[in-house]
Amino acid sequence: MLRLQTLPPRQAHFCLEVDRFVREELTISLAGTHVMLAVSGGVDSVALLAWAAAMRDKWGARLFCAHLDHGLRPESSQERQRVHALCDQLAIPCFSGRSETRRYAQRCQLGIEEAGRLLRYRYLEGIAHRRGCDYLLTAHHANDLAEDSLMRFIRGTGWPALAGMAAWDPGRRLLRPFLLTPKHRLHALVQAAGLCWEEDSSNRDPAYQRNRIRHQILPLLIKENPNFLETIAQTWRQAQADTAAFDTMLTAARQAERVVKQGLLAPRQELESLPAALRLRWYKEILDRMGPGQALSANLGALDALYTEKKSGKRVQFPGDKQARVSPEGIIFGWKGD
Ligand SMILES: Nc1ncnc2c1ncn2[C@@H]1O[C@H](COP(=O)(O)OP(=O)(O)OP(=O)(O)O)[C@@H](O)[C@H]1O
Repeated sequence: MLRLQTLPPRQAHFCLEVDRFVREELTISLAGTHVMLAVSGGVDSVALLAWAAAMRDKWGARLFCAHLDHGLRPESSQERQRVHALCDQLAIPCFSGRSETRRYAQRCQLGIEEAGRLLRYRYLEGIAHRRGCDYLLTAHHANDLAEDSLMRFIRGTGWPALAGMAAWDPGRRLLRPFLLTPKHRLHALVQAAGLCWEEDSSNRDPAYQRNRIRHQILPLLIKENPNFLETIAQTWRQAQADTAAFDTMLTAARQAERVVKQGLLAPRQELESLPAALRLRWYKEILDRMGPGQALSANLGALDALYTEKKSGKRVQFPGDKQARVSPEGIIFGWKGD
C-alpha cells in the first residue's frame, strides 16, 4: 500500500511541500474531510492519486475517485478499466461514467473541447456532491497554468484574470493542489510510486489550440527563459494579491448596487467616485456573478467609454447572453431580451 513512509525521501518531501501550499497559501485543511479526485488516467491525475494516497493517513481523510469516459477514442473504455484497477491497487473507491460528447457538441453547437469540459465538470461536481465530498481535486499543474494564461492573453483577458485559473474555487469546492508545481515533478512522483498511466493520443493533435500552445509556443518561451514556469507562478501570486486588494476596494461600490426592473444598477454617483481601473473591475465582477461567459477586456473598455461619454441608451453585449446598458442613473446589467 502506498504511504508517505514507503516513498523515497525526495518524493515524500515533495508530497509534504504540496500539502503545505494547500494549508498555508490556500488556507485549506483536508484533515478529516471527504475528497473526490478527478482522474483521467494520464500521468498528472495518477500523480494526484499517488499524492492523496500518500497523504491519506496524515489527513485522516476519505478518498474517492471519479472518471468520465468521453467516448471520443476507441481505447477510452479500456482506460476507464485501468483507472478502476489503479484505484483498487490504492484502495480508493472509484466511480465512472460515460458521455456522448460528440453528440452533445453537435446538439449545443459547441467545440468538442468545450463540450467535453462542460460534461466533465457536470459529472465530476455531481458525483462529488452525491457522495457528500467536501472537495473536488483536479491535477492541473504549472504547465497547465502557463497554457491557460497564454490562452487568456490570446483571447484578450484583462488583469488579474490574465494570470490564469484559480487554485481554489469556493463556489464549486474545486481545488487544484498542483497548480504551481511543474509537470516533471508529477512524473517523478508517479514513477517513484511505481504506478502506470495512459498517454492520451489527442494531446498531440495540433487541431487544438491548447496542443499548439503546449508543443510549439510554451517550449519557445521556456527556451527564452528557463525559469518561465516560476515566473508564471510569481505572476499568479501577484494576481492573487491584486484580486484581494480590488475585492476590498470595491466593498462600498458593491453595497451601492441596486436591483431595478431591468436588472442590476451600478449607480452613476458611485461610478463617479471610482478611477477607471476600479470601474472596469466592478463591471467584470457583476458580469461574473451573473453566470457563465467570460467578459473580455475590450468589451469592458467599450462599456466604460460609453459610460464616460454619457451615451445613455447604448449597450454592450457580453458572452452568456449578458448585456450592460448606460442610463442616466448609471449602468444597468441584465440579460439580452429583458
Ligand atoms: N476524463 C476525465 N475524468 C476525470 N477527470 C478528468 C478527466 N479529464 C481531465 N480530468 C481532470 O481535469 C484535469 C485537467 O485536465 P485537462 O487539462 O485535460 O482539462 P482541460 O481540457 O484543460 O479543461 P480544464 O482545464 O477546464 O479542466 C486533470 O488533471 C484531471 O484531474
